[in-house]
Amino acid sequence: MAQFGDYQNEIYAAGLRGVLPKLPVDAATLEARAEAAMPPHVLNYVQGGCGDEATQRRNSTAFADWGMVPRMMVDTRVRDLSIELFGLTLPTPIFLSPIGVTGICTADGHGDLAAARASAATGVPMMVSTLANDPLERVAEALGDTPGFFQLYTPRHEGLTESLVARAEAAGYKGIVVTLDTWVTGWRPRDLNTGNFPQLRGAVLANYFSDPVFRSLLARPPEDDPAAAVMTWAATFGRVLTWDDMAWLRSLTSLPIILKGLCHPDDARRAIDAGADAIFCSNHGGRQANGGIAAIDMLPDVVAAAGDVPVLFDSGVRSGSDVVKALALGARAVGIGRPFVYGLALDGAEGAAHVIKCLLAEADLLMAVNGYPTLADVRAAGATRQRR
Ligand SMILES: Cc1cc2nc3c(=O)[nH]c(=O)nc-3n(C[C@H](O)[C@H](O)[C@H](O)COP(=O)(O)O)c2cc1C
Ligand SMILES: O=C(O)C(=O)c1ccccc1
Repeated sequence: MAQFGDYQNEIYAAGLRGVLPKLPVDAATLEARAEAAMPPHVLNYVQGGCGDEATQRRNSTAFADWGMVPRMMVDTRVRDLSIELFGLTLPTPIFLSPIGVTGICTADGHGDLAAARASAATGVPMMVSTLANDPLERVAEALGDTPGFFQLYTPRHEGLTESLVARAEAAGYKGIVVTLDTWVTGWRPRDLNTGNFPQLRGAVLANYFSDPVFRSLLARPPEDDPAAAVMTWAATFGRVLTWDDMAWLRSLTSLPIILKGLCHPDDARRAIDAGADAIFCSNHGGRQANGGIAAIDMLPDVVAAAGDVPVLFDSGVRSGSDVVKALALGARAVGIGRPFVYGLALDGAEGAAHVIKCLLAEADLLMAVNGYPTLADVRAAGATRQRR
């Protein structure tokens, strides 16, 4: 039976033939490669974060404060990494987090389709951002049978929100991820110092420009007057959501609703009371607010508050052992952000798929060595806080 860890054998076997992996297998070397190769404005947008990026750094380094204890004399020849989510059986416990500029991360400007192809090739679901260079319908086609989730940036215009959600439903997405922490952009010195905000340059707005309701707000079509269309986008972008809006959001769709950006246990409880189907514990990779606690350190309390409701997690995941630690701390599934974007920028769909395969191989081999044949064993083993 094929196991995710077999990717390691493939790499060593290729090495015997003198063929090295096209991209590095670890996040740090991969990021260094991306730094050398990506256009500076795209690199800065992807790599950068809020303020002096202390929270962003802490997101990844905090994983070192958690440790796992191996168990021996357990038969782990076969590992099962599959999960159940909203009635779906997914082959792995990871997914691609929504990234609003995947579209401009490949030279052809179709990075969203390339990411979707990587998702389809690996069976790892993709969360598709509202901010994309290709309309959500085309991305859904590229996903094929692999589940996609539509990430909603809730516009101020209710009719536009309804239209985006209806389009996502019609295109076959399996859930709506409502991002709560980004109605306004956090203070990002790298982008500010270079005066660069891709959306205002007209990038990644295909879901708006293709939307009948958005088009009805314009005096002239985006094809004839792109600058005015961008200004209308900026004016309609970010609705401030409060708990009072949950009933309205719930009324828009029968798909599962996942609330992204919840880090406080009281917010998790409130979300569940208001009808959310899953909690997505994330601090947006430290891009929105600086000065915050590392996301992984907030996960255990959110999991405890959520009870049986699934908790998804991202922010700072850089390795297979980070994935396993987040699962040990109670996440149902773990989102991959910047690392897959670097793979995509360096080698398109294949590069992104390579990053995914490396993360899964490392997670799988860790489970093999540590005596955890299933994710239930990972969860039961847990992770413990340790001193540095
Ligand atoms: C370049 C970039 C664009 C992003 N765009 C979105 C987005 O459109 N919607 C969203 O909900 N989150 C967005 N995020 C946040 C990610 O979904 C995820 O929470 C974050 O990348 C996790 O942090 P990490 O990449 O450091 O692990 C973006 C992140 C990056 C790096
Ligand atoms: O770059 C981001 O993290 C992001 O998701 C975003 C999207 C729109 C406005 C501001 C930030």
